[in-house]
Amino acid sequence: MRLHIVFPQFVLRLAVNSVTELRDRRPVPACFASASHPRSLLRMVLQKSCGLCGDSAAGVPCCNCNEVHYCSKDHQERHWDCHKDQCHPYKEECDPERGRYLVASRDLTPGELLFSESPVALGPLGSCRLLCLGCHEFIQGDEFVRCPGCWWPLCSSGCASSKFHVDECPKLAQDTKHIGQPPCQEDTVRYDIILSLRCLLLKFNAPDKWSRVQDMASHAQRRVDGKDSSHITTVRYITEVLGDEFDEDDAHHVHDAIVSNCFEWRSPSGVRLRGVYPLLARMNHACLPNVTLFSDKEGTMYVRSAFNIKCGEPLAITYVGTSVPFWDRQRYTRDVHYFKCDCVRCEDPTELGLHYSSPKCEKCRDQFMEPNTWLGDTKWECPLCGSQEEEAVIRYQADEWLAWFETKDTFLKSTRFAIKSVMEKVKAAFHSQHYVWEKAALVAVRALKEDKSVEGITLMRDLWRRLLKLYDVLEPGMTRRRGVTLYELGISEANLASAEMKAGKLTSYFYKRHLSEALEHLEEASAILAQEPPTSNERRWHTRAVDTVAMVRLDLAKEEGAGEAVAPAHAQERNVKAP
Ligand SMILES: C[S@@+](CC[C@H](N)C(=O)[O-])C[C@H]1O[C@@H](n2cnc3c(N)ncnc32)[C@H](O)[C@@H]1O
Repeated sequence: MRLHIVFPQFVLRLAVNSVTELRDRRPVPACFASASHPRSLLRMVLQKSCGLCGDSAAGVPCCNCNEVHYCSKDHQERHWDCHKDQCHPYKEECDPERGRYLVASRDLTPGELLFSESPVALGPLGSCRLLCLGCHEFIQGDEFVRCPGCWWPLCSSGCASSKFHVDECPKLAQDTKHIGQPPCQEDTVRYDIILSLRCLLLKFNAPDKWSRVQDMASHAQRRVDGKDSSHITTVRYITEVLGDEFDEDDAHHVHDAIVSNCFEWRSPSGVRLRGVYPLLARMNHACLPNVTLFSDKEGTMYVRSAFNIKCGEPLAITYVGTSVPFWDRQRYTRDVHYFKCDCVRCEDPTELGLHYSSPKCEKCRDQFMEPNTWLGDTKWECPLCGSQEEEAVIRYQADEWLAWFETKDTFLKSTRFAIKSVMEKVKAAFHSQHYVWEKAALVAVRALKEDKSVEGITLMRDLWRRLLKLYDVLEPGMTRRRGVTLYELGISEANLASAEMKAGKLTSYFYKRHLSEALEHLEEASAILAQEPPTSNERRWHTRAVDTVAMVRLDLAKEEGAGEAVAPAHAQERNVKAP
């Protein structure tokens, strides 16, 4: 999911309840400062005035959010009815390097819902194939309808009056020479203007939402200084062709605020769109995120803690995705967001012990190279013998492997013996948790789906086990990635137990034991996937996990009734202890 933002709703909401509204401006670094910064809560919090009566508060904080203080326990309790709707487990902080960001305002446990947010504006990605501006579905075929008002492609003339299109239509219609309208059924960057235009129209149609867009971080000046042609072209098109009521500074701000802050969201039919979520976008980036995002079919985002987070710790999401090698993560945060990522994962040359991007040293066996600089002329160096390799070479080698996996024969037409041998080769060239290994393993498990032999299922189970070990570090806790992996692992364990039992390779005791292990994984998967909102496409994972848990429980119960048996010799060979 690509990223971005929020506005301090809590600032306003907390203030209205009791205390006189005060205006404050916290100093915000230039690139983060935009038009307006209401900071009404701040003084109340800093001076610790009572949230109920406004008197000096002697340090009785709300024990949930820790943000509002009271002069007495009694006032704290009396204010709860009023405060509970605004009380939330995060607060905003700010520093010169990172701008504003959210931190936990109390200790958080895994899976807690921190907040949910609907987009203030939604629109197509900057570059996409023909898409209807009314319903956001892809347009099929070359014979498509054009909006009678603005000549943009629609899927039917009915979509001309959709809520998404109706306000923008007269503005788009200003382009009477049809410079901006996509001409044909091909991927086009012309959709880049749409979300900017929709945000700019908020100024006239929804001033409250507009002020939140204005308050979002923007690097517009840097884009202009860097002569970013796509940024400059979009802004010129909006201000010079679509209407002079659009202020040029607003257009610069909005276009970059979208790049720096919007989140990608997939509609129920699978179309990738982007949305502006001002609160969500207040979260900074880390390559080891501690919060995780879910979305429903209306585009509302749900933000949950992935694991235990201590009070005061920054809440971080990933802007890039966790399965991206070091150099691409660094390049993305530098080129798009203008910062050097110094999260725990990037600062550790072993990437948390995974060596996720490191090649093996060709001289020293089983030694992994480490990056010796950040970006640009990065060289990778063996910590043992000091030999060096250019990043470009390392990248090229990895890309060659990835391209090889894409060829149909490598996995898809291969037998499990061939798949096993490819996996061995990958392991010989890279660390067993390197991203090339991960990609290979993910293609291999897909290719093995049809193989119902004990050996095939065993290989599948082993790959899922190792993927789980990888994701335990890359995306720990209650993340979708772990949920789905646990589900797949649980299924292959249960299938393997049944296949081995059928083949007479297991006693009842070990059959039950293996089923119980599978059940444990499936139950954890089910608990994680239960976080998927009921109306989301991803909820189907949870339904499947629940069904599979029920099936395995049934198998287990049936076997319980069937009585005990003795562990076979081969089980003892595999070092499994009999009871
Ligand atoms: C979505 S906004 C996050 C909120 C932003 N800090 C603000 O003040 O509104 C993204 C911007 O925050 C900054 N940022 C995010 N994560 C960062 C990090 N780990 N270190 C430094 N700056 C970061 C970058 O300027 C980035 O373009």
